[in-house]
Amino acid sequence: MTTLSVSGKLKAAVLGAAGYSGAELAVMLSRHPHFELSYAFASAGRAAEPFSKLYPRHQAVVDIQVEPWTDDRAETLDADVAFLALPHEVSEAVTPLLLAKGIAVFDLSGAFRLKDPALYPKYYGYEHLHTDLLEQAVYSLVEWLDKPLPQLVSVPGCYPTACSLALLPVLKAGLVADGCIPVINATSGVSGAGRKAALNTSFCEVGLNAYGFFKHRHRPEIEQNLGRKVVFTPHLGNFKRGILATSVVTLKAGVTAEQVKAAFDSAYAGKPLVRLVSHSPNVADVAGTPFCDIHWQQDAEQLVIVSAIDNLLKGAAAQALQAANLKFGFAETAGLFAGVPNE
Ligand SMILES: NC(=O)C1=CN([C@@H]2O[C@H](COP(=O)(O)OP(=O)(O)OC[C@H]3O[C@@H](n4cnc5c(N)ncnc54)[C@H](OP(=O)(O)O)[C@@H]3O)[C@@H](O)[C@H]2O)C=CC1
Ligand SMILES: CC(=O)N[C@@H](CCC(=O)OP(=O)(O)O)C(=O)O
Repeated sequence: MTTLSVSGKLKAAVLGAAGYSGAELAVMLSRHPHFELSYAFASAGRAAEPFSKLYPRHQAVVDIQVEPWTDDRAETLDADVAFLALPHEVSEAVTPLLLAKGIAVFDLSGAFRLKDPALYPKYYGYEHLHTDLLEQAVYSLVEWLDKPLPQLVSVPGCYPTACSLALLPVLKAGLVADGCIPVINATSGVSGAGRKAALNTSFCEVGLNAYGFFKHRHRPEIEQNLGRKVVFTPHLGNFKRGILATSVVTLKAGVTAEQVKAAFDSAYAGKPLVRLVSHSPNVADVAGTPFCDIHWQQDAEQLVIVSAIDNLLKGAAAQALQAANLKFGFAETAGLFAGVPNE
């Protein structure tokens, strides 16, 4: 049941609001026409402090108090919707508490993305304890949704968003050769690793390197989306935000340029956040925006598709809010252009 705030808006809580993707949500929600930012939480280890103390560029704009989260807060939370920008295992533990209170949950972590629980120990390093919720959760790659969003919504990962949006049009149109294993190389900016300091993601340490060969947790997520095996190699680059993904497939013999164009055009007609562009996409053009830019080049049976997103926006916060807009019947893009990047 939804209970409107005095302003007539739905009441939203952000858990993990001190982190990069939670902060983006806090900023967008604070200016949203239909949601009100009613609560912002960080970990229990923090003292309460204003959001603008954590992100000074928002002083006098987003001054909500960021409170320490403890699970007993779920009992008294007067919210319609909660956005969880938390570590995976924390999300998994908090979600049932919020669902029990009738709150709609949009989880930005990987806690509910994979349908097969057996993949969690292998790719996430822990045993999933709420397999019933894996079944209930709907994965919200909005442009490809084929069912209504329930109370628990699992927001896609950043790399899977970039390459699934690129590859699904030609796969769904049946243009990709049987047995073809798409090869995906994708580079993320350092904000992809979150705000917490670590030596290997410290800005001065980062150049450009591949990592996570064959075992990255986004591999099974991408395979679940595409319905086939992939070779996925993530890279870390020395820029703050954005993902550039280059996806390569072999097409069926005789597939024409017109067929490929028709597949992309029909997949994304009327989809406001996917831009089919005639130039090679650049992270600089999507950073700070909720867009995914897609471009392709074909040489006979070889097809290279390049896609670019902001990992914190279309890859996380904006995609979560896009799904929430959809669930509650608001315009898909409502409030999505209100964020100011935390540069
Ligand atoms: N960064 C990205 O590009 C993307 C991230 N995601 C996912 O979103 C989630 C958040 O990522 P990101 O924003 O990068 O992470 P950050 O590390 O920047 O932020 C994590 C937030 O979670 C809070 N937190 C940590 N542990 C707890 C706890 N036990 N109880 C309550 N709060 C806690 C932290 O609080 P405190 O600051 O007090 O420690 C912080 O506010 C992750 O699951 C990530 O996988 C999804 C897509 C893209
Ligand atoms: C650069 C970097 O470290 N990126 C992260 C992925 C970003 C993220 O948080 O992943 P989700 O989309 O699954 O939430 C990583 O490779 O683990």
